[in-house]
Amino acid sequence: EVDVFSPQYGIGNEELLPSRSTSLNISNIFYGIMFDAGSTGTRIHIYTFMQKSSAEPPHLDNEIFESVKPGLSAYVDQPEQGAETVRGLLDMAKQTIPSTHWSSTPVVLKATAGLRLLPEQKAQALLSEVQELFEESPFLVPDECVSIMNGTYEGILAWVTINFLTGQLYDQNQRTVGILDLGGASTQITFLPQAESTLKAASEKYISPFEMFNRSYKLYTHSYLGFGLKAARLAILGALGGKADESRMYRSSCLPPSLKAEWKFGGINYKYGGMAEEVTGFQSCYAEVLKVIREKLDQPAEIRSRTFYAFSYYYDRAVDTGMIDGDQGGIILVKDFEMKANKVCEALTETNTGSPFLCMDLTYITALLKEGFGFYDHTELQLKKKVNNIETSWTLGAAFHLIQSLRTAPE
Ligand SMILES: O=c1[nH]cnc2c1ncn2[C@@H]1O[C@H](COP(=O)(O)OP(=O)(O)O)[C@@H](O)[C@H]1O
Ligand SMILES: [Ca+2]
Repeated sequence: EVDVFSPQYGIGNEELLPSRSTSLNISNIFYGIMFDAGSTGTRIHIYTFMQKSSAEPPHLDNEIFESVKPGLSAYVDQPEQGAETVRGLLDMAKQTIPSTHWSSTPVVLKATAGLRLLPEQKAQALLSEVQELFEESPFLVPDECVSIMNGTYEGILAWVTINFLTGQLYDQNQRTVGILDLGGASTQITFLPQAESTLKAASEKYISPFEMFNRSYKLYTHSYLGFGLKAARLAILGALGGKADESRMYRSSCLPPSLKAEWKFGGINYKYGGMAEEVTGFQSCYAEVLKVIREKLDQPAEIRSRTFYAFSYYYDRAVDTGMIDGDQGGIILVKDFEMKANKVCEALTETNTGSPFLCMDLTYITALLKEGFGFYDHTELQLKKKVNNIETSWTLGAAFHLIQSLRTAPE
């Protein structure tokens, strides 16, 4: 559990800032509920904050986290059923937040790439059902409490989360870190440029002015829809874009030669399988993957000299293949992903891992980092699922942003 008084939390502690408040201040506890409607699952994050004085940013005390699968987008034609999955998680909030605080606790759901990819009407039907559910709940329902978040915010808010948790947002000598988020349907890269040339070279679309805790930032953030790990599988198989064909067999040299299977994504059943043994393996797989990546991504040179935290599927696949510890995370090099991809892909014809996409996923991650973003083989990545026991997710940044907007909103 998070220690409220540990130095890495809270803003008014001696280690991070000169202490302005005294220990006599009465702590003021409040809560925030943030739902992440991701493409592969829906998650609730219940945050407990403490406001020690109005001059300071709130102090994060604790997070309660729960998730369900599949994500809302899997209920594309059953919006009521989709909302039921949210209801189950919301009941948890009632059990954990004292009833005296319900009416002052905001509840918000933000959907990401799964819903961005659905036809607008279908996505709206799902969101309306959730909105109704929130309005019937005893919690505070802000304006636009249920929405599809754009990729720019997703990147910015994840950057806020990681830099808050690593203590960078209120450190005097700010040394912020960049973030790499690899979801099911989209992926984000975000960092605070230090070189003027980065700001000059980047398209204006990817430079976002942003304010947090009384500081202003100009972040570089770029979200790529369709480049999440699961969307990439479809792209590599040639099944993304155009009309989905449920009768066709999609084949790839990244899959076990004998494989014949079906996979449901975004409400559609895809049949897929491997190729002949001679054409299976890392070399041919890498070539296939490059076709969907090459020249599709922006490569700001500065990223090669900056520290990046990588989470979500970067983390999951590294754990699945024993590259890092599942609890602690760890530091790896970009080339470690390549070595692992090579090993897994070369063994495709011999072993049946029960995880047929592993070769494809690792090869995609390798190509995305090297050929996509332009990282070096020897670039180090910090892989984390949690920092100080809090999930590495855009949701905490979103909760801070929400609190800030509720406080400055005109009555
Ligand atoms: O709270 C979290 N902490 C850490 N990882 C998370 C959290 N929520 C989701 N993830 C990771 O995000 C990935 C799934 O992406 P998601 O379903 O959010 O797709 P999307 O971002 O493209 O909509 C998985 O690797 C999952 O482990
Ligand atoms: Ca996500």
